Amino acid sequence: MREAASAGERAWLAEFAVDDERWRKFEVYYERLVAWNQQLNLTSITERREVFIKHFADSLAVVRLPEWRFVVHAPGAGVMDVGTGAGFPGLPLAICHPDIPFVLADAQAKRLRFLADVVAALGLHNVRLVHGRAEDLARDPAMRGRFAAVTARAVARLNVLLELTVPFCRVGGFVFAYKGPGVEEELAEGERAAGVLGAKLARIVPWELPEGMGSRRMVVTVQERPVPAKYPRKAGTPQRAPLGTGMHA
Ligand SMILES: C[S@@+](CC[C@H](N)C(=O)[O-])C[C@H]1O[C@@H](n2cnc3c(N)ncnc32)[C@H](O)[C@@H]1O
Repeated sequence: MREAASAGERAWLAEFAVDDERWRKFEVYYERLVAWNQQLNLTSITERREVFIKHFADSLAVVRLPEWRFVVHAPGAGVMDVGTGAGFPGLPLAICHPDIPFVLADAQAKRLRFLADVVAALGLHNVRLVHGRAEDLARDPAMRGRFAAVTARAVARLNVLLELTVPFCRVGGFVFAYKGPGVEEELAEGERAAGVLGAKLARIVPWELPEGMGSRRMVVTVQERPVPAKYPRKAGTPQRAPLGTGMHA
């Protein structure tokens, strides 16, 4: 393992108050990601600076939002990360919030094998890994309507994504969808989908990654009412007949 990060490197995550212990955890996460990536196709981003900025700093961006404070302070709060892949954004957030329970869910077992290795190496006790499709997992009473926040990055178009995420959210909780500038074009359908699901698009927050590595948008959705029992529809239907497009029954 590298001994000490330079001040320049520490600046990548500085605004998230990452102390020495957490920095070491990010170092281990990075090393395992690159090592496992030789066997599994986890990410196309492997250069150290890019991983720290485009994966780690990007994942932590939600911490800046006032809505996240609600998550941190909600009693018995928990966070569900849908389609976590190699752990983004859920695992960087779990490293920085050891007191909040996180569930990282993905449909691909191989990604969860990687995550199990990293979680053990980091000694994290606040992370549970769940294998399955969101459409099925959201039917489990232990997960449906339970979480103070649901996160997702690069999983689906906004209207589809909302059907995969909103059912995990408790009333009054938030869905944080990590998106790029192109999301503007998804908003009208997303707004209609949110309405069907008892949720509302609250706001879109733009931000810039450090070192000019790109523009991002966070779509913040608030859960206003319980999700109607018929959602999510069975696995595959949200993608085939997306809400908000006139294609769904
Ligand atoms: C492009 S990857 C993004 C991974 C990670 N969130 C990131 O930003 O790097 C999309 C991930 O979502 C998962 N996924 C897609 N649809 C899903 C569903 N319906 N239920 C659970 N996981 C799903 C895939 O298996 C894949 O790991």
